[in-house]
Amino acid sequence: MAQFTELGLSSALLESIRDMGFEEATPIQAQTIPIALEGRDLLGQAQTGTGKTAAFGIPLIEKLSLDNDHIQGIVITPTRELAIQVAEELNRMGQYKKIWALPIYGGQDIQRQIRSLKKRPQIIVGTPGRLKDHIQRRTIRLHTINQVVLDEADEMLQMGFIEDIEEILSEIPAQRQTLLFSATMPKDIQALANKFMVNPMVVKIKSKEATMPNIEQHYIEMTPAQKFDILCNLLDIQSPELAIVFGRTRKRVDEITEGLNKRGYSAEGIHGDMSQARRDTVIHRFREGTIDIMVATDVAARGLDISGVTHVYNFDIPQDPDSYVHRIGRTGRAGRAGIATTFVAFGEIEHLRNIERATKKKMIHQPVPTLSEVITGQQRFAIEKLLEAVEENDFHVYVELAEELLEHTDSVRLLSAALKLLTKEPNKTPIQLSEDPPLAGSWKGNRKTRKVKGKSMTAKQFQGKKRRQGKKKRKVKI
Ligand SMILES: Nc1ncnc2c1ncn2[C@@H]1O[C@H](COP(=O)(O)OP(=O)(O)OP(=O)(O)O)[C@@H](O)[C@H]1O
Ligand SMILES: [Mg+2]
Repeated sequence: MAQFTELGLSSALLESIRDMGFEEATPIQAQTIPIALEGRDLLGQAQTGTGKTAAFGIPLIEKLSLDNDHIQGIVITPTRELAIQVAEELNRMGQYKKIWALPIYGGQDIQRQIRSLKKRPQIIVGTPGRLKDHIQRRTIRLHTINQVVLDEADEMLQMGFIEDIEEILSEIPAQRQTLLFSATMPKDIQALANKFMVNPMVVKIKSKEATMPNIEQHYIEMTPAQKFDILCNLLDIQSPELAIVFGRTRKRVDEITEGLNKRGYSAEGIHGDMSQARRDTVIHRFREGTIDIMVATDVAARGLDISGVTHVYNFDIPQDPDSYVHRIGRTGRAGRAGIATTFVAFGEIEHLRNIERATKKKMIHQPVPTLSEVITGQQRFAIEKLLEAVEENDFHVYVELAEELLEHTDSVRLLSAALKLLTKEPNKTPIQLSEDPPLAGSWKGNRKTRKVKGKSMTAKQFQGKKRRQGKKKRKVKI
């Protein structure tokens, strides 16, 4: 760990870093900040939740000139929520230097954005589509920009934003600095880097595994029909502070959310088919803890930093290992602990092994939770709530009542009855989800040959096909 004071930063930056509660620089910050300050192009890779935002944000802000009021920096992110979050973090880091970072994303009133742009932000943080829109309208001009950051560049390639990004980058003067950050760097990133960066330094924080060691990783095998009940059972056993449940499709997310609400959980869904206003509300309510379960497609898999997310459930197994790494990385951030549980339909086990091989981490096999575990879990939760209330010591109005009650009943009987009332009984409201076939391309039984669209294939042919498919962009809309 390095001290921020050793990294050659101005007092304005050091002061805001202190305000944010950062004591020491994380490894990716310690290694990339000095290089970025020199103006070099850079590819930065480090695990989820290890502070990559500040690793590019600090030098970005440090190098801004207050002498001119043009846009000098641009950060491109794959999702709208991430654009908002990154802009907020940059604004916190730039508060004493008086830097303003403006988020620009689709789904928000464009006229309002144009009015904000006239107020001269030094940095814009945006999603590719909306940025391109502003560039075409000439409401954003890129010729004054000298610093570019691509956050989660590999995801932007996956989502098929490559042309948009190329178009944006081609309008930015060549004498710029370009930084590219992600927890995962697939090979095709290199092509993008070669095309748009000049002799980039590669900084990769070495780790044995692709995932963070402070995330406990489990998997449970089950039939698709068992999934929903098992999710509810786990929620009852584990009582997460905040949890994210990932579903494969938008429809799936809607159905899981509805089912959870019917069973009395406070859950809301988020996916790409919802209005931006709704998406913003859901994120806001989740950050505040008004709801404690967010059901999401992969739209929430990247970059989101929400403190208090103690559990991630992969209701549907992720499409590929990188998606797994990012999804479970929504917990276990900034050194905190987290638990990730992946649901595996029986035909999907080979897919899970694939993920394990790629992440170099074995997941712990967990049996299907039992009803008695659910009851014990809920009892424990009731006791915790009770002890917390004792700690808070805010029940004077009840003391007299309690004394009165104790005159007629002994304390053990009384407390037992109170605990029974506090313990939530499992809710068995029947919930039927639409059928969602196990992940296409998973091995079934026989490891030598398998059926893909009715045709038998050998393992080698299958791997070749998968590799070719892997180069294509994602098929499922998130
Ligand atoms: N030096 C630091 N000390 C303490 N906390 C930090 C430090 N740097 C960043 N953080 C905090 O760590 C959390 C994770 O940071 P950040 O979102 O930048 O991670 P990331 O590496 O970009 O992860 P992801 O790959 O998921 O996008 C944030 O809450 C951030 O405020
Ligand atoms: Mg990030």
